[in-house]
Amino acid sequence: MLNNMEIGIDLGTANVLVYCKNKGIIINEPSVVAVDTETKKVVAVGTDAKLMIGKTPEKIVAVRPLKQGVIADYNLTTEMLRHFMKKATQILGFTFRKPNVVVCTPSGATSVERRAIQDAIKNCGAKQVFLIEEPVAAAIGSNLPVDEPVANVVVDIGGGTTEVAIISFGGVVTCHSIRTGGDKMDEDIIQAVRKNYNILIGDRTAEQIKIEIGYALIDHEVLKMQVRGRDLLTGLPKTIELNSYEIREILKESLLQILEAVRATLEDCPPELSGDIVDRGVILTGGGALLKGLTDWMKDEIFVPVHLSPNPQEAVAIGTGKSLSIIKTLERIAK
Ligand SMILES: Nc1ncnc2c1ncn2[C@@H]1O[C@H](COP(=O)(O)OP(=O)(O)OP(=O)(O)O)[C@@H](O)[C@H]1O
Repeated sequence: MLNNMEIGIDLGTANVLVYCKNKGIIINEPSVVAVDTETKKVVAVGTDAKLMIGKTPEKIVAVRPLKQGVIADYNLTTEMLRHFMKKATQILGFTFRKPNVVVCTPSGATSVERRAIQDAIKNCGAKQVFLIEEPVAAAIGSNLPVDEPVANVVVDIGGGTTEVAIISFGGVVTCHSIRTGGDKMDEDIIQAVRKNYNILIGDRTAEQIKIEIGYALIDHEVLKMQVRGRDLLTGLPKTIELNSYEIREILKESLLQILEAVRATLEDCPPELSGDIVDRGVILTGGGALLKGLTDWMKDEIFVPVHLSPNPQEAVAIGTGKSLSIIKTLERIAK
């Protein structure tokens, strides 16, 4: 049985979440580490480090150790994990007893990296460490009956990747993973604002634009937003107004890539499970699932019901934490 000595970690490209049964999500912070380039020391992790992005003296750089669903910097990833493990054990008061940990690693992590993450967490004071695949965790966290022989379709739109999977009887039947997610949308917004207005905006501003006035490819009442950046011609700060129609156009390419991955996965579905999908539909999870109009747009494109997970951004972490209680029935959990 799961008890509060067992925690789940969603090691995401954009955010790290730690879940503990009875307590819920105890940590939800950006996957960012600030490093002093002179001393090579880590000076801040998570929220504190993200606040430093683009605002620090040159010798302090804010780094995202995971990019596009893969570990870009292994040492910083383990430093970050160590920090969050320490914080979690402090919050939960596990001073003497070691917790069991289930961790959801990025889809693109190699077996060597997975093993390394396992070792790093063990070195941080875990008793046992289990790994779980992201779509399976997302499905469990969205309350889908993953251990029954029915098709559960999950579309997890994260920062670095989008994973589309059909899960049945505790295992992944078919899965497509693409390196398109929220980060790509932010990058496309930065490039388009630069090209169309000669204004340079930062990552955080691009993300705010996407969240506030970003829309999937559907009709809607126009939204407007004042945005500040640096004029590339004069070098001076400048404010411009952007609207949701132009942002919708910028997001189009990423959205069509996500749709393509969904279609490809549904096409791979064994015929016996196809009927389930018509009835039960598809669940959207991950922070990217919160894009305005996404559920309706996808419904119109794939002609099956599309639902938003009850906790899109937390589903993977919740599923990771809860998976220990059904660990024996999940074939895909590997020690
Ligand atoms: N309301 C919103 N509208 C659109 N996008 C959003 C919204 N809220 C968050 N996001 C985006 O969701 C992404 C982060 O999602 P999530 O936390 O699920 O990623 P992750 O699990 O860390 O990434 P990955 O699964 O690639 O490892 C970011 O790109 C963020 O900008």
